[in-house]
Amino acid sequence: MKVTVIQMDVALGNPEINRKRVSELIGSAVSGRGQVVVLPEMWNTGYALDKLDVIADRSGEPSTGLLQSLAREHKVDIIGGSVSSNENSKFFNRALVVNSQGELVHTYNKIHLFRLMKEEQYLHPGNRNKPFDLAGVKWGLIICYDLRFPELTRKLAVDGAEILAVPAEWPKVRLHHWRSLLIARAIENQQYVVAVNRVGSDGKNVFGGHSMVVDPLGEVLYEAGEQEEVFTVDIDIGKVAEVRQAIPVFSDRCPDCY
Ligand SMILES: O=C(O)CCC(=O)C(=O)O
Repeated sequence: MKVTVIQMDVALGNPEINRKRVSELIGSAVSGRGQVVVLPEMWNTGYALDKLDVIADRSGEPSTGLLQSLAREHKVDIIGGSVSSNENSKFFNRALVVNSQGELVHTYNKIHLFRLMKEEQYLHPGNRNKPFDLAGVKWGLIICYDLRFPELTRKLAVDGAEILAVPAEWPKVRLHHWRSLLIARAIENQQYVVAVNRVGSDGKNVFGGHSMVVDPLGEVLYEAGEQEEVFTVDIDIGKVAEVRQAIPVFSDRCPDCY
């Protein structure tokens, strides 16, 4: 399976520019190559949280419709990172996943809201997260700060996830945590990790890029720099079962003992 990561800048508070950019990037980078494409966190608005009542999606639109038509047009599955979405005046940081037939196959509202960027003052947290099927593979998806809560990723792996997608707007100042935690989640759960960070700045934070794909042994298969970049990595999903058989962490764990 080929996974294409779109590491992009996000125009603060300007969903029109961001939708245009996402359309261009998906169109030019992946047209006709039959891949899973992954976008970063909050790519429609960035962290313009005080303007969400005007600029956020309403019930996932127009972002869902846009991703559905791009998926159909380019015949790609899209893990559409996350968008700010207004549900009856409650705002969520919501992940959207559409398959190549244009069907919305998964949504997830970010559970752990990040106080350092005031998310908890503007957004409502999600309260559930389950794996989903895409391109014949079982995926888990967490958003940015969720990465610091290993019990969430472990539960997704126990429930069957073989690959973890991590859309993010992770500040450059904590890149060391980003890299270390992504590699740790891959090693401890013996799964691929596909992590997509944005680049650029929103005036308050500089975002670090370094999107990466990590294999189930914790080897970094590709790591981007700190500029916009689109890259594709070949994933051998059979390696998940191989590693889980070689080091049987999932049979040896003892949740009742701790
Ligand atoms: O945990 C971190 O250091 C970054 C988290 C973050 O930026 C977010 O969740 O948006």
